[in-house]
Amino acid sequence: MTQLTTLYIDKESHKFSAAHFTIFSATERERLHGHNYSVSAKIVAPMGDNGFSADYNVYKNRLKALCDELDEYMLLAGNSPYQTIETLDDRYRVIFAGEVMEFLRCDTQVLPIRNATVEEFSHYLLQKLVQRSEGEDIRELQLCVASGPGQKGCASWHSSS
Ligand SMILES: Nc1nc2c(c(=O)[nH]1)N=C([C@H](O)[C@H](O)COP(=O)(O)OP(=O)(O)OP(=O)(O)O)CN2
Repeated sequence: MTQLTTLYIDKESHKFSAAHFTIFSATERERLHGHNYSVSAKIVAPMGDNGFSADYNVYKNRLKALCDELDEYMLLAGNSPYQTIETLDDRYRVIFAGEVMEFLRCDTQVLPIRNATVEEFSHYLLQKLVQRSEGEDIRELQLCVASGPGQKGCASWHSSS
């Protein structure tokens, strides 16, 4: 029977600083603010006869790259049911509950997520990690995003094979 093993990666360097606001309803949101988000992952893979499963340096590098891609941006939810985002020359114009906010495009990323929450960030980053791990014999991936100590959201993927 194939022996599976679980690798956990939870490194101090896997973090990104970002601004955001969480939308709670069609009329309520929190104020714009930021966090130092941290990212961790669990990888379940088969163990080979040489007592080795998956090179966790490969996954460390992938997680660091994913963090770097979001670091020092204003993160907007591009699929929110409650806000609209117009693309202007050098700015995004965000309309929420009658309010208008503008952000420089060079400072901002519009992500394919419904809300700027740890749970949506975890699903977004997990899908990218799954894509970048295609073709490798990974049985399960879990990726967690924490907005501060003691609060995080996690997303999981299981191999269909
Ligand atoms: N399910 C979720 N609920 C909330 C989220 C979220 O992402 N998913 N996010 C928020 C707010 O962004 C809020 O900023 C949370 O951060 P906060 O708790 O204020 O952060 P701190 O690091 O300051 O935590 P402290 O406990 O105050 O130290 C709300 N809900």
